[in-house]
Amino acid sequence: MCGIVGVVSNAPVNQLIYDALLLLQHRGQDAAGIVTQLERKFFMHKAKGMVRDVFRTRNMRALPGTVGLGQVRYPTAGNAYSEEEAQPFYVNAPFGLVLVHNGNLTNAQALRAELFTTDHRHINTDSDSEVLLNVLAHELERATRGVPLQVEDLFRAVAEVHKRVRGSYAVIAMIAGHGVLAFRDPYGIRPLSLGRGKDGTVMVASETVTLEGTGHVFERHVAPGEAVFIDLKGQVHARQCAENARLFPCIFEFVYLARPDSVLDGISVYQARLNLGEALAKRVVSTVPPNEIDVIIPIPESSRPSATQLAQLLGIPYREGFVKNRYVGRTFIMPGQGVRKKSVRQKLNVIASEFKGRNVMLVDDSIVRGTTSREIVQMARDAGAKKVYLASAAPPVRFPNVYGIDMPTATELVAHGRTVDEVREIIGCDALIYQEVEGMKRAIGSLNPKLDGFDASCFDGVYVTGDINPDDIARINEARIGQEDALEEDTSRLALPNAEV
Ligand SMILES: O=P(O)(O)OC[C@H]1O[C@H](OP(=O)(O)OP(=O)(O)O)[C@H](O)[C@@H]1O
Ligand SMILES: NC(=O)CC[C@H](N)C(=O)O
Ligand SMILES: [Mg+2]
Repeated sequence: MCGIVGVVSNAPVNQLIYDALLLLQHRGQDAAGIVTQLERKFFMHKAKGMVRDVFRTRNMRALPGTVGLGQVRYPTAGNAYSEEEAQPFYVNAPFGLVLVHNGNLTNAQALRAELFTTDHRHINTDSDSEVLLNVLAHELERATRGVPLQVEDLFRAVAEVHKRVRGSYAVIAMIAGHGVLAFRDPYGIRPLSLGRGKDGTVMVASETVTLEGTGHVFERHVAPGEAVFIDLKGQVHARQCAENARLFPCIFEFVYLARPDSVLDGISVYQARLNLGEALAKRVVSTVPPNEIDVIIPIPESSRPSATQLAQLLGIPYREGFVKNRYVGRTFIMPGQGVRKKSVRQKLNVIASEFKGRNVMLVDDSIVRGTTSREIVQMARDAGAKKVYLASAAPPVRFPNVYGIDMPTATELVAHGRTVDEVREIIGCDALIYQEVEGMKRAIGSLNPKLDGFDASCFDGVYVTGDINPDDIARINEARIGQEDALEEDTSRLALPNAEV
């Protein structure tokens, strides 16, 4: 998952965008970038690494201007290694355009070919976001050729982007000399919200925590298929640009990706996780008698709200049995299985007294590859636990994700093609309790009846854009498997993404 932000202000925006990116760091740890604009000139700095490592004082000083964009990247297409694939991306025509993207295109390969043969545009990286930028540039060129830019032209261009581009995309683009354009795909798979500061600054960002944390008041979510243009005076123009827009946000945002203090599409992520804990309690009761559980222990960080609620409903003590090293990032969004595995041990350590001689129930938000669960179950046993039960606030992850979560191959998913008992055996716990798919959808969906549904493809195998076939998945898989292999070979990339600092 990437985090994106765009700002139009009357004051310099470099520090503001930096602060916003720090509030989005949980969405991408691999690369970061900022672009600002002063008198039609763009100033950009982007590199691999976490926000604090990428931007030094000298880089910040070289980002003047009162309008700008930023991005933190978690690669889901192209090359996780490539510095060039850090965002923002730039093209010089029409006007001068820069773009940041959160999501994943499912027809990037076909578009890349089409851009070259028909639109005569060259894409120089493997990134799908560069493809997206060039489609937008081409459509904007067609809408405005030879005449000054009108807001209507922007909306027409976005409508054409919706027709050509498949997959998930929350986008913020800056058009030199004009302003900032933000839009979401017609299913609203990836989140985007808009807020305003007291001084008239307008901010668009992936999560509401970014607005609040930088002193802006949340105004509204950008609707699926909608485009919002903020001109240089801070005036907001909006238009529904998709023919059949419907709201199907990614359910994994609520399970794991987003911060709990954010509200996405009218749903508090924290409340969603509490509700998941409540639904999980019913599942636990039917599997392990509560009087056989001495203590409930969350796997920090993301499972805490669900675990608290579970413990309260079952009337079992909630204890912190694992301490998290706050200097290790999120392991799931690290590229490469070797790095992820090593990082779990570096990240979590036990408080042995909470385990010794007890029947413990560990709670995690989700079990994907099983990397975390296998390690922590063993750690609990090593610390002297009598029985180790594991509960997951999400259902088994059985299907690849093609919309911007890095789980491209079914075979890497511990629950793919396995029964719950087979998974339990692999993880090594005494009982394994999963949430049910419908229970999960009800628990979160009940918080906003206006939703049309969810993209829950990694849980139910239903791809909301309707155009995903096994060939697409196989093709995406192939590209990503090559990547993972390359990462495994590189032993220099150890657990701490910013270790060299
Ligand atoms: O089954 P796996 O492949 O191990 O993936 C699932 C785990 O990864 C995530 O934790 P992560 O460390 O990324 O972040 P967190 O600190 O927010 O929980 C998630 O919360 C699970 O703990
Ligand atoms: N997680 C994301 O949103 C990734 C954006 C884009 N697909 C990339 O890989 O850079
Ligand atoms: Mg976790």
